[in-house]
Formats: sequence, structure tokens, C-alpha cells
Amino acid sequence: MKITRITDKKVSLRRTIDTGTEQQRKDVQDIIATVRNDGDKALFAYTKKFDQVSLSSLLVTDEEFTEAYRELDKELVDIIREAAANIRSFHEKQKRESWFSYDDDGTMLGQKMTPLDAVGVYVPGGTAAYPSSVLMNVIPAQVAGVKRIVITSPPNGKGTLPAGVLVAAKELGVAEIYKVGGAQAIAALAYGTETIASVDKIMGPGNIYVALAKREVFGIVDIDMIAGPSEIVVLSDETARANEIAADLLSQAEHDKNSSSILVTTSMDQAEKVKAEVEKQVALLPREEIAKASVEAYGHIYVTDDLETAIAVVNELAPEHLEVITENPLACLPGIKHAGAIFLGRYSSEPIGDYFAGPNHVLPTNGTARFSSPLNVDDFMKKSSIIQYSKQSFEKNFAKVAKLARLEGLEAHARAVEERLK
Ligand SMILES: NC(=O)c1ccc[n+]([C@@H]2O[C@H](COP(=O)([O-])OP(=O)(O)OC[C@H]3O[C@@H](n4cnc5c(N)ncnc54)[C@H](O)[C@@H]3O)[C@@H](O)[C@H]2O)c1
Ligand SMILES: N[C@H](CO)Cc1c[nH]c[nH+]1
Ligand SMILES: [Zn+2]
Repeated sequence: MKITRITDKKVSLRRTIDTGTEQQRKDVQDIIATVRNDGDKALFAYTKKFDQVSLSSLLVTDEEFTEAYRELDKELVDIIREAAANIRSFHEKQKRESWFSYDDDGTMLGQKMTPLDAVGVYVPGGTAAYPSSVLMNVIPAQVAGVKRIVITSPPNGKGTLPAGVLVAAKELGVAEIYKVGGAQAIAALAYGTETIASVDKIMGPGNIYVALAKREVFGIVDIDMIAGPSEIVVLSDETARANEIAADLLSQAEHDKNSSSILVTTSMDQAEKVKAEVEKQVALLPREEIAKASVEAYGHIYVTDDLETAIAVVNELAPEHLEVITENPLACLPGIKHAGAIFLGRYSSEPIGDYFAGPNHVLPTNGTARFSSPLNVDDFMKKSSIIQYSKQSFEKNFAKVAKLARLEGLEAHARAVEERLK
């Protein structure tokens, strides 16, 4: 890990987003077109080609759920339940209600909140099939009031899905789970097939084929953010412990070789200790190769003269996750403007948020915390504006409307309001 002493805040963690090759874009367009034409037949064929399994049905069966519960430790099921309760309780506080306002002249204005009818959650295959991401995507949708929630995920070699994913989904009451992945799953969710009815919004991360397919179908359906590799920034002063900082940095480095782990500290002595700790701890991880590559490519330690400069550096980085491990973390909070999730103090290690505390772990990456927010209940709702004018409010205002319409050269608009006078 490189250590740099800095006096200004000119740093960035922006990484180039993989936008795929020409060939990959073409492949994805072909897959989408084939699914639109051939429906389920195409889904079975692509599953055989890309996931090397021949399925007899796309929908997860009751036997598969039963087997998943048999496979998973009972204690883990209880922990999933407790995490789900925490996540639900946090998101319930986010829910916005419709509102209406009334004026003395009889005008009624308002905003009606309506949940989306149907959403699809993509759960990636392989080691990235995180049960925690099932909770984080499904629970806000349920709190919003979405009636139909569908999960799709590529089947493993045994032709089923990981037990943790199935148990997490079942615990939330989601039973419509299809064993299909990649661009073909996204096409099915957007356009529908004989078995899979289309949805209105598609959530969840995936590989380049999934990301490109989501971009392709955007407009036919809505999509969530395109999440980049995980990021963590630790802001510390000399009071923090090097071994704990190193462990937290590595927690995100193990996600992906493109993840980034950055320390911004006021102490050079601590910076050197953290660097040594990272080197020591990384060698003990089962995912050593990934974590090492990530730390080498995107790990960095910045040392500043004071906390004020350190906070300015953090705002410039606008990280997905920020840990504040200083003598008084709460005192730093007013100065922090840009971060997806802010973890305060030594006991708020980042994985607490990934799994359990309640806030969502789907967060803005790549500096987008400057303008976007964690996944939340609003992402599953939409607003309609309500306008009701009375005769009195109409008579007071119609001439102003007609004048504005004629300023824009829109005569029919002006006449529409004037027609009511006849
Ligand atoms: N940002 C996040 O929060 C986050 C979280 C978890 C996972 N991820 C990402 O999810 C991804 C998981 O990748 P994965 O591949 O294991 O699972 P995946 O589910 O994203 O993709 C698997 C599918 O890719 C398709 N595919 C594979 N090769 C193909 C080809 N040559 N042509 C067309 N389609 C092809 C197949 O249909 C297969 O079913 C990783 O890139 C990981 O970084 C991101
Ligand atoms: N830290 C990831 C988001 O950046 C989420 C996650 C899932 N499982 C473990 N972590
Ligand atoms: Zn994580």
C-alpha cells in the first residue's frame, strides 16, 4: 500500500467503468432479441450453453426450498431473521405517505405515492450470490408495498440455487424465483416469456453481460444504479488501532480485485503500522489473491496535517463506505458531505452494515455519493401530482395561464382554459 503525505485534497477514487467490448454488446443484443422471439425456449437453451445445466423447470420448486432449509445451519436461519427484522425496521422509517394541501379558494394540490406493481431482483451467480443482497433488495420493495417481487439467478452445477439465497428469499415470503441468469434473465424480466411475466423495474448487480443487458432494456423498464466494485475509506486519528483499520480495509478488498480500500489519517506512525498490518493480514485470507490484487491496485494511505484536511479529502473521494475512527467521531459528522454510508466509531466496523444493522448495503460507488443515495424505499415507489382547482381558483387564475400559453405560442393551451368561460 502506498503512503502519501498530502496537504491539499486533490484525490480521487474514480475508476473506469467496464462498458464492455463491441462484441459483448452485440452478444447481449442478440440474446435479448432471441428471448423476445423464442421466450422460454431461449432461456432453457442459454442456460444450457452458459451455465452448463439442462433444466426441466425455471421456477424453483418446493423441494428445493425444503432442501435449502435442510442444508443451512438452524442458527443461521435465526440470524437471517434477525437481520431481516433490523433491515425492515430501518426501511419502514423511510416510507413516505401521500399528502394533500387545501387553500381557502378551494384549490387542492397533492402528491400521491404509489408502489411499483412488479420488480425483479437479479442475484448474481457464483461466489457473489449473497443472501444479504436478497434481504437488502427485497425488504425495501416490500416496505414500499410492491405486490410482485421476482428473483432470478443463474443455476449452479446441480441445477439449483445456493441454500442461503433460497432461505433468505423464503424467509421474506418471495416464492417466485427463477433459475436463469445473465442477459437472458434481464430480457425475460423486461419483455416477459411464457413462464416469466415482465416487471417494471430490475434491481441488482451482475457481470458485464448483466450490466449491458440492463442498459439495453432501460426505458422499457426502469433499472437501479449500476453498482461498481466495493469501496471503503477509513478516516482516523492517532487514537485508532492499526490492526482494526487494516482488517476493515481488507473486508472490502476481498470482494473484488477492483475494490478500493483507502485510509486517510492524521498520523504517519499509524499509516506505517496499518501498511504492515495489511500485508500481514492479507496473507491469512482465503481470498488472498483477490484482496492482494485490490490493495495493490487501489489501496492507498493518505496522511494529512490535521483532521480538517482529512475530512476534505474524504469529501473529495465521496466513498461508498466511510468509517470514522477518531477520538470524537460524531464531531466529524457535520463536515462530512459525501459518503454512501458513514460508520461512526471503533465498534461500527463496515460488515455490521453489510449484514445486520439495518441500513441498505446497496450504496453509490465511484464518487457518485456526491449526488446519489443508498437504495431506499423511494426507489420502489413513484409519485403522481394531484391538481384540483375550484371554480373560484380557476376564475382567479385562468387569464394568467392563457397569457403564459400565448408567450409560448401555444394557442390551443390558452383556448382550453378560456373555453370554460363560454
Ligand atoms: N457491485 C456489487 O454490489 C456486486 C455485488 C455482487 C456481485 N457483483 C458482480 O457480480 C458478478 C458476478 O458474476 P458471475 O459471472 O459470477 O455471475 P452473474 O450472475 O453476473 O453472470 C452469470 C451469467 O453470465 C452469463 N454469461 C457468462 N458468460 C457469457 C458469455 N460469454 N456470453 C454471454 N453471457 C455470458 C451467463 O448467462 C451466466 O448465467 C461479478 O462481476 C461481481 O463483481 C457486484
Ligand atoms: N459490501 C458490499 C457492498 O459494497 C455488500 C456485501 C454483501 N455481502 C457482503 N458485503
Ligand atoms: Zn461487503
